Amino acid sequence: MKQHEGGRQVRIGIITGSGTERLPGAQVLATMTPDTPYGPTSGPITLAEVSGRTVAFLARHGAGHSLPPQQINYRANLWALKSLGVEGIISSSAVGGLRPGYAPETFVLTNQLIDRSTGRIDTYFDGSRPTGVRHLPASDPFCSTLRRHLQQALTARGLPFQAQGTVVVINGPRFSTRAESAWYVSGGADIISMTQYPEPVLAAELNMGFANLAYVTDSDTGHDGSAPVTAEAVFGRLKAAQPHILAVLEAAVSTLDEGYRAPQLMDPEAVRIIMDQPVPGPSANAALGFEPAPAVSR
Ligand SMILES: CSC[C@H]1O[C@H](OP(=O)(O)O)[C@H](O)[C@@H]1O
Ligand SMILES: Nc1ncnc2[nH]cnc12
Repeated sequence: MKQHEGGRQVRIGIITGSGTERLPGAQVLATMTPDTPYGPTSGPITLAEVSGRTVAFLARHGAGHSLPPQQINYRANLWALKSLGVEGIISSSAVGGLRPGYAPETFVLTNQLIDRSTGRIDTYFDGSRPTGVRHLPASDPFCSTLRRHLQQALTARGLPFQAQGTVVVINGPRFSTRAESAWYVSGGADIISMTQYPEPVLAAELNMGFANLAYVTDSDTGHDGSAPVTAEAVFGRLKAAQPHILAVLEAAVSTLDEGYRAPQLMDPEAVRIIMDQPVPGPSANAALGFEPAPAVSR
C-alpha cells in the first residue's frame, strides 16, 4: 500500500465534473501534478482530508473548465490516481435526462453505459507493453459497493434519486439532435453524458472500483416539453446543486470502511506492468503534443 503525507494511505479518489473544481469542506494536504506515461492529467491532483479519510481529488475538465469532454486525457487521469494508491473512485457528472423518472434535479446512480463516443483511447492494453492480449470483462462497469455508499448518502439527505440508470455517452462537445436523442431512448438509455466513458473501463483495467453520481441538469432535446438543453442551463442547475453534490460525495467517503476492496477484473500482473512503466517527464509530454503541467505547489 502506498503512503503519502506522513504515512497516510490514499485509497479513495474523487473525480468531479462540470461546476465542481474544489472540495470546500476538505483540508488540503498537498497539491501535485504527477507525470504519467500517457502525458499530463487534466490538472493538479489534490490530496485532502475528507471526513477523516485521505482522498486524491481531480477536476476532470481542469482549471476553469478548460478541457472539453473529448480532449480529456482519461488514461493519464486514471493512471495517476492508481499510482497514488487509489483503489476506489467516486465521480460526479452532469447529465441530461431522457425519460420520465429522470427529470432535472434528480440524482442517478449510474449502473450501465452505452458508449457512443468516438476516437477516445479507452484501453491501457493497446499492445505497446508486454502484458499479453487482455480483454476486460465489462458487463458491470460500475462498482456496486461504491454505489451503495452513494445511495446511503442520498437517502440520508432525502434527495430524489434513481438507484439505477443507463447512460449513453456521446462525444460532444455538441449536444444531440432530436433524432439522436429519440434513438438513444429506443436503445435503452435513461440519461446522457459526454464524460462517463472511458473513465469506468479504464479504472476497471487497473483494478480500481468506480462509481458515478450523476445529476440531471436538463431534459436534453426537451422530451418533456422543456426548452432544449444549453450549456448555460446546465451550469445554472449545477450551481444550485453543488452543495448537495459535495455533501453526498463527502458522506460516501466517510462511510467507506478501510476494508473496501475493488473488483479485481484484470490480471494483477498485467496491471503491474502498466503501472511500472517509466514516466517520460515534461519534455516527452511536450513532444507528444501535450501542454506542460502546471507547477507543483504545497
Ligand atoms: C456544460 S454541459 C456539457 C458538459 O457537462 C458535463 O460534464 P461532466 O460530466 O464533467 O459534469 C457533460 O458531460 C459535458 O462534458
Ligand atoms: N443533455 C446533455 N447531453 C450530453 N451531456 C450532458 N451533460 C449535461 N446535459 C447533457
